[in-house]
Amino acid sequence: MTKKVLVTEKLAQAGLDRLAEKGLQVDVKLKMSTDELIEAIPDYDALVVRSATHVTREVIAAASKLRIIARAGVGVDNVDVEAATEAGIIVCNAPTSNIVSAAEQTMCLMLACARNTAQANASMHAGEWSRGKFCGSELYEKTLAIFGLGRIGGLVAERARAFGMHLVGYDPYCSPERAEQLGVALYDNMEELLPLADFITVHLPKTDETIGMFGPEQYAAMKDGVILVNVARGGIYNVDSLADFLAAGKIGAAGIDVFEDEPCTQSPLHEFPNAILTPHLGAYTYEAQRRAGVQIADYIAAGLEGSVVPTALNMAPVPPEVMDAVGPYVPACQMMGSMLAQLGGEVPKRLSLTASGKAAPADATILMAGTLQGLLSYKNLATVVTPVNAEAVARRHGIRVDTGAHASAGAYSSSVTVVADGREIGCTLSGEDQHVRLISLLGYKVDIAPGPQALIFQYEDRPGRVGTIGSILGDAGINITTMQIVNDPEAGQAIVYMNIEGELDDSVLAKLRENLEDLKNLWYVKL
Ligand SMILES: NC(=O)C1=CN([C@@H]2O[C@H](COP(=O)(O)OP(=O)(O)OC[C@H]3O[C@@H](n4cnc5c(N)ncnc54)[C@H](O)[C@@H]3O)[C@@H](O)[C@H]2O)C=CC1
Ligand SMILES: O=C(O)CCC(=O)C(=O)O
Repeated sequence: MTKKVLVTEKLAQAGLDRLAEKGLQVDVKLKMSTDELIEAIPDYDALVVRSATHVTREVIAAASKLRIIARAGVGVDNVDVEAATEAGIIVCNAPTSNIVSAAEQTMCLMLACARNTAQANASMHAGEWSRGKFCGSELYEKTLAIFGLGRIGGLVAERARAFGMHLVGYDPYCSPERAEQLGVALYDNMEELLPLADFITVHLPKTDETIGMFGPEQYAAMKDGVILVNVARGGIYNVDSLADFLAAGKIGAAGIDVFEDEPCTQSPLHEFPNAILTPHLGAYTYEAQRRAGVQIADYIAAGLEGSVVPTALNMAPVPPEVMDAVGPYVPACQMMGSMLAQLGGEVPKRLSLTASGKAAPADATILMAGTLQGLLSYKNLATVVTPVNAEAVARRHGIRVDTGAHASAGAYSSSVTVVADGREIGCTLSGEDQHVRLISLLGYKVDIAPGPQALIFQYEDRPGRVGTIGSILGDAGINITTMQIVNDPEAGQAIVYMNIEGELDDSVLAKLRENLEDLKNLWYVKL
């Protein structure tokens, strides 16, 4: 069935096109209220948001099919990542898509504040030619304090260096080596740094630590006439007291792109001409929008296929070379999980997975998640099992899971074997298309490409059995497309695996059971 993606905020056309190219149905519904989102979300497999949609715990609770939430940008403070993780929903972003745009917007606001650009423009539009009141200051040889030396802070440092600025910074999580590379003198407490700066810019995530990080005490400690910029998140500067310090002339100007409550049409800053305000434009460039759209479209497709999403925030990153080796095994593991569910009765107490050969360096969490997904979905016990919640789901269902690796896969270049309470299935991938082939089944060596429907017989090996099966199926209009018989002479047992076509009903299964003496097991498996 076609997977559905809900896009609740404006996404670049290139991103929408990419989602469609991936065979996904895309519905763009802008400006939804939280209630409308809660009503709509059960229909969707993926959700794309930017910063305005609040993906709350309530939204996530209603999202019964949702596998992935993609933030077309950097900050995910509008998504309840903890609730998503508990629900097995991948949360990812496009962390490098808009960082250049955000860094350039920072430089733009610094320059606009330093040179009174917005005020001069307004004066010109009012028909004036007034120069005296718009005398500005240079960035050259001024000190810029950067709070947060991550991706955007780093790009701002590079750009500010080109302007000949002296750089100081505060970021307790930044290594001295990185600071040195960026040409930033790193301080380990902000009090020491505040009096040094002519300009201050913040490039911090919105967290409990950073909200309200700048208030009256910090403003008072700053240099007279300091220029403040915020292209990160509203609330990092306390805006009420910022307005007081602007009014007093202690703060020379402020360039503010982000607000605590957006959209923001009124704030204590709105009355100050030297507060240069922009409506969250940091990432709003054609280039960044395009990058964010295309990147998250690729991540959504990967997440919905069960592959690893490189920018997932709630699962361990998997290096691309490991992903190349194991990614194609994810659907194979889902298939094996589903088959194990159909071969066994109860949910297994123990599930072991071994990746061998080239699949051995795998992050087995991905493969185990795929297996659990197949197993539990078949039993209708969980629709959403991803690497994000695989272990938690297994624990919840009382399944002990373990994974192992073997350097050699014997005759194959790679293989994965799964054992559920003693029932074992192994598979490999073959050919350029990486088709799944079963290589072991319940202890028998097989070599078969599983189709959508199969009959598996286990019985005492005696002549004439296959003839009986063939005529019962033939009478019922069931076509056998491939078949393999493997016997175990020591045990006197044989296993027969048949891919079949046609509608098989219970009466045919009953007839097979009646007519095959010493039948140990007969399974009708749908994959
Ligand atoms: N205005 C806009 O349109 C945009 C805004 N943003 C915002 O910019 C923020 C920064 O983005 P990136 O640089 O890509 O993030 P990043 O994760 O690369 O960097 C954040 C830095 O902040 C540091 N940090 C965290 N807590 C801190 C604390 N309490 N004190 C000092 N440093 C701390 C981290 O160590 C890290 O180096 C994002 O979280 C996002 O909210 C991002 C893109 C566009
Ligand atoms: O999507 C947007 O325009 C907001 C960008 C932003 O704030 C972010 O990426 O964190």
